Amino acid sequence: MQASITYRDQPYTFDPTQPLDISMPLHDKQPQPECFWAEPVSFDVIRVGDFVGSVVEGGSTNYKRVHLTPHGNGTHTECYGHISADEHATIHNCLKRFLFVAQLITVTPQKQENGDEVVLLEDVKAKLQGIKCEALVIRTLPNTDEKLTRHYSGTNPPYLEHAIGQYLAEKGIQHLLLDLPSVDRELDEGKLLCHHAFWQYPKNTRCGATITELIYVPDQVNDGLYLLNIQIASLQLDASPSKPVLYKLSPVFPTL
Ligand SMILES: N[C@@H](CC(=O)c1ccccc1NC=O)C(=O)O
Repeated sequence: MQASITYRDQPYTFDPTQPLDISMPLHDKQPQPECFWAEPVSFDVIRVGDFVGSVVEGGSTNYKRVHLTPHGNGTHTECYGHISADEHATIHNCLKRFLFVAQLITVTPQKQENGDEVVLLEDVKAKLQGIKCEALVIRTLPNTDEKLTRHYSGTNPPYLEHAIGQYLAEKGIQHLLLDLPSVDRELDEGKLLCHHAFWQYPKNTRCGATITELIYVPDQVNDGLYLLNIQIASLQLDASPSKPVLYKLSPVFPTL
């Protein structure tokens, strides 16, 4: 199957039957990623009177409650409501488009004098030279499937140099996705400098901009240009578990 889009006067084709899922599955009682001291995801069987919401236990249907912390369990997408007191700043209100042209890049965080591992602006800039896109997907190295189960809490995970937030805002990139728990340092006295710079909050807030954290981009997916579909639950909350999916974009050149 082939579909086409035109972005900045350039036609591209993509195959809707070939999605590249860059979200992490959420399990109950199985190894899974965790950050910011979140409890593990759990699914509880709902019991009301004689009813049991588990077919395994003899019930007619599965009917379970999910215990989940969006910022701490798996892939999630957040809006500026993460750092604002405005109760209307929810992911449901802020994210109104779901398809974007995205560039996937791969970078290695660099060890700093204080021991922190930081993705540097110069490395991101070098990879985005001459590229125009609506969304940026950052894969960090090393990229092992250990990212699917890693417990980050208290480990001071890698993060982004906060100037990257300003650079992406100036470049007009609306959506930032990365495979780390946060764009900012785990403990930073509540400064969240990269979050503030990316959203230009509070002076010139980019209300439609989002940050998606804890994605996982398998090695088989090459750096390049993709159509990105971000799917969320319509939560009136600053963040939602999410499912970002990529489709490879192939430029169509006129035949002479
Ligand atoms: N670094 C912040 C904490 C923080 O960023 C945070 C805390 C709980 C849940 C998510 C957080 N940040 C996610 O990007 C601080 O030290 O206050």
